[in-house]
Amino acid sequence: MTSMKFASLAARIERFPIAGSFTISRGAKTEAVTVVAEVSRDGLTGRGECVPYPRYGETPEATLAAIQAMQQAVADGLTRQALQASMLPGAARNALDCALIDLEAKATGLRAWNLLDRPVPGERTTAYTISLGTPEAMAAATARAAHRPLLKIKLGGDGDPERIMAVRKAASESELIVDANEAWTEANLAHNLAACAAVGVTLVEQPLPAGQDEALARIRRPLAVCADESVHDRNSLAPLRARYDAVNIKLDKTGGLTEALAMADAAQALGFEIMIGCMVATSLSMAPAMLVTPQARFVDLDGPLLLARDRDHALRYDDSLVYPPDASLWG
Ligand SMILES: CC(C)C[C@H](N)C(=O)N[C@H](CCOc1cc(O)cc2c1C(=O)N[C@@H]2C)C(=O)O
Ligand SMILES: [Mg+2]
Repeated sequence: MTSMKFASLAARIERFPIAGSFTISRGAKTEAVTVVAEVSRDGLTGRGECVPYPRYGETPEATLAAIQAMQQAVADGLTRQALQASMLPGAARNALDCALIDLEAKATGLRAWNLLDRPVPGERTTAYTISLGTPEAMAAATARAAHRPLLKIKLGGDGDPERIMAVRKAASESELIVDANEAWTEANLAHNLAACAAVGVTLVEQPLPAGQDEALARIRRPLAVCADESVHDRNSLAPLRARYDAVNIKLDKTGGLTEALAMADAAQALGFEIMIGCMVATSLSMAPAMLVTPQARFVDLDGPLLLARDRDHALRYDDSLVYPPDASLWG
């Protein structure tokens, strides 16, 4: 284990405009609000980025303060292993965990996947997200993206069967996955699932609100159902096995790449399919998530594709193909 003595920590909020806007069942966004942690030692700096999620009570200011509160611990030599027990899972620990891995990679001259003894990631097809809107608006946005092999369609409750039919007409060749972001109810669950199955949707993400999703264990699921808001880290996996076929792993939920990789191993052992997901964020958030892609059936790392501008040394995207990061970005 590399000693972290005499390290320093800096953190700040950084905002990136979204090209247009992005809408899900909980509302619309026009910018990505990220918090960046930088750990420096011996002239080297490791960086990590996170996105605080109001759904879990996180704000940019509180996340920044939580990272800054670790300053003394970092100066005293906090290791990545010790970090896991020092902070709760969530966005703040994610930024710090990824910054410590980036610094360790720079200090050892190893790429992050070699450092962590994981498979070398290759290029993968990412989902491309279609914002929630009227069936007509979603069909128009889908038509513009119909050349992409995998589309993630945001749904929102009333009128979802009409939305998904309109989308399918606009993209007959693409694989479709949908994300209801907790907007369905027990009353419309069977009808909405049937509408998705009828047009060949492969997977539905988080149809029911977290904590109110027991009905998923009682019905015959006509297509794969994936937990997002219901699942956080390894501890939340086992009770979900009867309700879900897949889990969406996001580093902002797990509190970093260290737990995300452990969670991916545990999820596979329990028989879940894996989606590696993201928030609206820059390439610096996507780069560590690329280490989970070798285990993932679905890669949902399109955050930067929705931004008006990304960071320097951004990940390479060729349409929907996303490539592993260059060391100049991360790891
Ligand atoms: C660019 C997409 C959003 C990335 C991904 N394909 C995706 O669908 N992720 C969503 C996460 C939704 O992101 C939200 C939701 C929200 O209510 C508030 C925010 C964000 C976000 O990224 N920033 C703000 C805080 C998913 O899988 O559910
Ligand atoms: Mg989701």
